[in-house]
Amino acid sequence: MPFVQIRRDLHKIPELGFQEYKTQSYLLNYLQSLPQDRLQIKTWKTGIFVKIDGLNPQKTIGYRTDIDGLPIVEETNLPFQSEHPDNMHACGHDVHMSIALGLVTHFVQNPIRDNLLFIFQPAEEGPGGAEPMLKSEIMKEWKPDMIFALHVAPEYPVGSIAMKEGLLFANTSELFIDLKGKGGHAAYPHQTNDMVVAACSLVTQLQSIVARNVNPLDSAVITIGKITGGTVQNIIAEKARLEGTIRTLSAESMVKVKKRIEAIVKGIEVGYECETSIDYGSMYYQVYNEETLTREFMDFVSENTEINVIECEKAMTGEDFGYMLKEIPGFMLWLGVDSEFGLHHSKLNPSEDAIDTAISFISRYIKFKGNQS
Ligand SMILES: CC(=O)N[C@@H](CCC[C@H](N)C(=O)O)C(=O)O
Repeated sequence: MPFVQIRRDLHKIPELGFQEYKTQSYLLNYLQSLPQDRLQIKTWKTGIFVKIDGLNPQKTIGYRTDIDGLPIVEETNLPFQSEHPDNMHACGHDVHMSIALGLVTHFVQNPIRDNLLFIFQPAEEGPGGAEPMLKSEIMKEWKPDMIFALHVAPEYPVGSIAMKEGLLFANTSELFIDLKGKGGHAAYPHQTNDMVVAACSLVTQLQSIVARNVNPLDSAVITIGKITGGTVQNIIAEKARLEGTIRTLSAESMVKVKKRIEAIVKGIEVGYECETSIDYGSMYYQVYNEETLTREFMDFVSENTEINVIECEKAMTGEDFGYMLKEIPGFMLWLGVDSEFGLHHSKLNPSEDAIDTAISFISRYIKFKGNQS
């Protein structure tokens, strides 16, 4: 099972967005070991575009995988655990890459009528590689007529996929808030403006936005994933920083949520006599599955493979693949990998059986689609 071994090799070397140097080099070594007669390989930053020339091309089918890891300390105790102590492939991009390499290998050996474009995209977890890759000269030259991608889904069993037509994933925006007050001695709070207290109050107030300002029939999430502040236990903190993410199903709610965040932060500024600043970091466009291609894919997989096709709900996950789907018709699907621990968990352990399963049913679909007029 070479693609399982490939997944394990990649699992050992998770790298953060736009730092995927070892990953890129591993992928290139593998791609260069394949027969080169129909293969064109171009690097873009730490990503790679791979084109397989069709026999008599009428169109180009695109397939995208992400390649970055997350800043999580792995706790799986697997024999192929991450060798980068602070990073982990905790979102399954190692599985995504090995499936993509399996597909490239298959179609290098079994070319079809149409061209195929495989995109190995950096920085999906942030700050976002899809949008700049889409705008690159290589993409302009090799732009596919349709595109699709998958994401591992720990909650579904191997042998199943889940997807839906239309909106699948939310609009996202990162959120960074800095607070600066007056530090001082822990025993003299009246002479200071304590930014730990301000930050705690702010986190609590932010939660009221989803509860009180967003239409209950719409959906939004504000998650603060990290708080830093202060220096030592007996000094009142001069600075604090909140790092989080906003998710909304509609673009209008994103605007509204941001307005409310700004108002609440202003209130903190006045109430705690401090300076504040807000930075929204990177934003991802929603993932919207084009209806006709999605339905055709779901029907093809149900009728021609053993895969169980589940019609799922939309999720508040973000994916910068949404930018590609904004420009190019296509879809994204969840691939069942059956892990007790979920995405972004230090014990995520996707079943490797999903790798060959995915290579098999996706290559069948690409063969069908790549011979269709
Ligand atoms: C599939 C997945 O888990 N994607 C990430 C994307 C994060 C984008 C950005 N860094 C943010 O946090 O807004 C997710 O957390 O959904």
